[in-house]
Amino acid sequence: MKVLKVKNLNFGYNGSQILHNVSLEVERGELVAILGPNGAGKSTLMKCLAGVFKCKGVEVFGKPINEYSQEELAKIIGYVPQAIVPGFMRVFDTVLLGRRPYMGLKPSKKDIEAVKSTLKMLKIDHLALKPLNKLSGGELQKVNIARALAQEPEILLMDEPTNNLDLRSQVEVMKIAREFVDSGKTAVIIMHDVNLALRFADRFVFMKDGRIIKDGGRNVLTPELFEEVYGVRGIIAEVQGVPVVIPALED
Ligand SMILES: Nc1ncnc2c1ncn2[C@@H]1O[C@H](COP(=O)(O)OP(=O)(O)OP(=O)(O)O)[C@@H](O)[C@H]1O
Repeated sequence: MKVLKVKNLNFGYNGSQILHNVSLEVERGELVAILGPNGAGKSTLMKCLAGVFKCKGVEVFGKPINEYSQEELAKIIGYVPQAIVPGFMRVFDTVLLGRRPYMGLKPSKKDIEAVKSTLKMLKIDHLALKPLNKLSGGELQKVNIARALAQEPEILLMDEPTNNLDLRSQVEVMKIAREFVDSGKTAVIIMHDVNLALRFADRFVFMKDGRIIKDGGRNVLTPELFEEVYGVRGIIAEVQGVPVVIPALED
């Protein structure tokens, strides 16, 4: 079943076009990694998928995204943007914001439990009462992810969620995304770490200059593709059945 569909999407800012004829279909149960160099248009595409920008040509569960109310969409899509501004709000209250689409005036027992279990899952329950502006970059990133997961969405869209995280936390976040997807849901994740993506994702969408250059499984990765997308030739090896890419150094 197609949960997300983008057809011939063109989008830009202030008259300058960024996305060129982008088409993408995402099935239920897929973990899709979007990869590509800085400025390729990855975040812009994700904002179109998340409904941050009102774009024509984006469908969620077969319905144009612009026909959903904000509240309806918030129950379906959990979006983790690249950065949140850390204010004085505490971790618990920030994650509780993810429950907003379900809440009346006051949070229910279920809302409180959802926040508690999400904090525990991300191993940040000990930070519950800390204000955001007293967290490390990695802790803040986890709060950002927890808020989206507390929304109990069908689709998780994350923009570089492993940024700022140490190796252990990177693996934890990717495992959480994997479990989310294996429970029949769907995730699209922007990543710069190709090897982390290769370890956890099912599908790889490579973007450059606002276009999708390649879209497919692990088999799409070749030294030529690496060169075309990043301008650096890649050496591809295999470790424990998973391809690993290292950049070739010029001499
Ligand atoms: N709000 C905006 N207004 C004008 N131009 C923008 C805006 N946001 C992004 N851009 C431009 O759109 C292009 C694509 O940016 P985008 O953030 O989508 O790239 P990206 O692939 O996510 O990059 P990165 O890997 O560096 O995060 C860039 O040239 C950027 O300068």
